[in-house]
Amino acid sequence: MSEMRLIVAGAGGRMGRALTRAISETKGVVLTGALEAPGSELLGQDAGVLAGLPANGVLLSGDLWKLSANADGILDFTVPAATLANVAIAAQRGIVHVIGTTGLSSSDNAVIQSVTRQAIVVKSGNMSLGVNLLAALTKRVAQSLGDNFDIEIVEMHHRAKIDAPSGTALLLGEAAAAGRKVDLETHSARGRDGLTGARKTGDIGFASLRGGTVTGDHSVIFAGPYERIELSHRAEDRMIFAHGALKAAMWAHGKTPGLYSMMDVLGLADF
Ligand SMILES: NC(=O)C1=CN([C@@H]2O[C@H](COP(=O)(O)OP(=O)(O)OC[C@H]3O[C@@H](n4cnc5c(N)ncnc54)[C@H](OP(=O)(O)O)[C@@H]3O)[C@@H](O)[C@H]2O)C=CC1
Ligand SMILES: O=C(O)C1=N[C@H](C(=O)O)C[C@H](O)C1
Repeated sequence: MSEMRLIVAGAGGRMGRALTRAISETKGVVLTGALEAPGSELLGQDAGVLAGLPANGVLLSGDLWKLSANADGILDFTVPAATLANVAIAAQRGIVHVIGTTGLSSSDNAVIQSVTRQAIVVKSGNMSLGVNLLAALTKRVAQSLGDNFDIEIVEMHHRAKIDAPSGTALLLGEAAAAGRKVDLETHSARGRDGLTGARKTGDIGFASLRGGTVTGDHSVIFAGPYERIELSHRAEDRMIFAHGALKAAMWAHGKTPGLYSMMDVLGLADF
């Protein structure tokens, strides 16, 4: 079978550069395009050089319509506005769209959901094996414990991260809510400050820390009467997300249109 031709969106960013490196070391995929924001000062630069590799002749472009004429998929770790623009083009072209971008609003998610009648989308707030396994474990533990165990989700990321709570924290919150068979939107406590009153039974709490160069730390704490269970994951290198995104792209290639998650890719959906 021929190699899967991939575009990296946000090719000048932290994840974009990691994705370019991951593609260069993975059999069965090839970098065919590198997308950056129209007007970015990086346009025209070589994607390989930006990623710390030898030049590969793929120059950063701001035109996804043009790039996608010769591609099978796009790996998108950018910002919500860019991802929404990209999903429409990917759907029209019928190519796989792997979405790692976080900070998407409910209306952004509704737009993405609406195009998946014709688009093949794999979307996850975290593409690593470890975090998806943590989500499966979180669901199981939440199922087993009553709501006399309070669930709190704590995350820490590097100082440049622009959204909170992290996509991963929300993914873990969804897993806990699914375990308890409740709706996360109506059972969340976010951004406590000041005279908050006592904790509400059944809420799932979120706390976000930012600083330094932390790649991504997440803990789910089940705090009960006189005992506490903590499940944690520490990401040590962005390459875990990049390799997960490649796995997702290759898994989705040839699938029927729909919205898939990393749990589907990893076979953890029924865990
Ligand atoms: N799901 C997962 O496993 C993971 C998800 N993420 C998420 O991925 C996203 C990116 O993270 P990170 O790489 O650290 O962020 P960066 O800010 O380093 O990278 C984002 C890149 O996207 C570019 N960009 C902005 N607008 C457009 C556009 N219209 N078209 C193409 N590119 C554009 C930015 O350019 P400019 O700087 O010029 O604006 C920048 O180069 C975040 O939402 C993060 O939370 C991160 C890691 C793992
Ligand atoms: O912005 C990041 O860096 C990360 N973002 C994702 C998130 O919001 O959870 C995944 C990972 O933790 C790194």
